[in-house]
Amino acid sequence: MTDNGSGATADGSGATADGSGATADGSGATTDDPLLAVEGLRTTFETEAGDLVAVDGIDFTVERGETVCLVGESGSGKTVAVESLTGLIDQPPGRIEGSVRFRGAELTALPPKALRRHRGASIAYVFQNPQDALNHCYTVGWQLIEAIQVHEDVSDAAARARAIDLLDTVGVPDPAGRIDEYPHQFSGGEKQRVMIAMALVTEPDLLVADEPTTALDVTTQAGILQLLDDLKAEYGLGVLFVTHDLATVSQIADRVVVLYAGTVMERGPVVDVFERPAHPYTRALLACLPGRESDLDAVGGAERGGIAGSLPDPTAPPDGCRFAPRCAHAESACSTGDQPPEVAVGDGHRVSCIHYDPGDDPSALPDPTESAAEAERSSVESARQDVIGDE
Ligand SMILES: Nc1ncnc2c1ncn2[C@@H]1O[C@H](COP(=O)(O)OP(=O)(O)OP(=O)(O)O)[C@@H](O)[C@H]1O
Ligand code: NI
Repeated sequence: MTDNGSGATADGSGATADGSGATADGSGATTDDPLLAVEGLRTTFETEAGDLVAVDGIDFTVERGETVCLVGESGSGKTVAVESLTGLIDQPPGRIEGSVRFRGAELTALPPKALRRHRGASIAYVFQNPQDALNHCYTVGWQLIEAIQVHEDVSDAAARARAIDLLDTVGVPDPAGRIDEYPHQFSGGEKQRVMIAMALVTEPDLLVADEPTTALDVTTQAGILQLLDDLKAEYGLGVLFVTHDLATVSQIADRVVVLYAGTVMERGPVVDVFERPAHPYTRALLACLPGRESDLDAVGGAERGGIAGSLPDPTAPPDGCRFAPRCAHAESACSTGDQPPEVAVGDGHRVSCIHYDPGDDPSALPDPTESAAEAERSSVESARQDVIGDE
């Protein structure tokens, strides 16, 4: 939901009187700014084993009316990334560096109290487990009404009407009848709908959902994804959606950011990334999807049920590309220096892999079976040379 995005400028037009780009509230924000812009986000935890870099300098944006999915295996830093956005990580033990701008205003510069207020009003979270977030001792209506009255000064009757309205918005059948029921009288999918209704109380502009459908069966999942999509369209919400499941990504994302070991491997419009995945990690993830098993041979390193090997130790990440130790395409150059800079392989489609130059066709990655055969041939050749040399 949006307040027309007008908060940034005095007249709500997004234009500034003197054309300087400066704004009335001095924040420097304009309506041209993305809803959310994350730059160089780095989150470190001090642990007994040393500094654990959970998120290592990632950038991404979320625009109004679009769904961006952060996807990656368990432990890749998805949750830490979204919790770092709005002060859900305690500092210390965490340390957050980088820039997080919401409608152009820098959130990391705000004192914690102001940050929490911001989070409440404009950014809402939907967590994985509605059980943990709903209180089983109170009716659903009581909890919604309380949330509404914390947010705004309205009568009990008005709050109740709004609560029924919200339950209706999120697709709870017979909301006027169900409002006085307890959470245990709701199914898993309905509870998640109630959680989304709670998130909508503050009329947020950005909805952050961390694996909100993982605990649900496939049909119920599809209903929740459809609801988020409808809310996005109806209210122009930005949605930042965290999942480890590419099938979910294909259903809901406009754009996808592929994370591995706290770094971005690849990003782009969902259709491009699914049809022409560039990074060997993305290819391997996709090849694990049902119906894409035929890709398995071409990928190497991936097998049904997952990618062989495991994530690197986050307190001692490898040099070069974080994925190189598990990558069927890795060469010695992949294991030196830093994570390669991202290069563009399509419109908004970028990959962090030394095998690509800007503008390359994402399908041009050398076939690992071919490069393995090539390596075999050249080692046989050099062995032969050695033998000949000895004669
Ligand atoms: N409070 C913390 N203290 C120390 N390390 C942490 C803390 N929170 C997360 N981590 C570490 O940060 C890394 C990223 O964890 P994160 O929970 O963000 O992964 P994820 O991608 O969300 O995984 P999942 O799919 O399992 O939810 C992991 O190595 C995790 O152990
Ligand atoms: Ni997580």
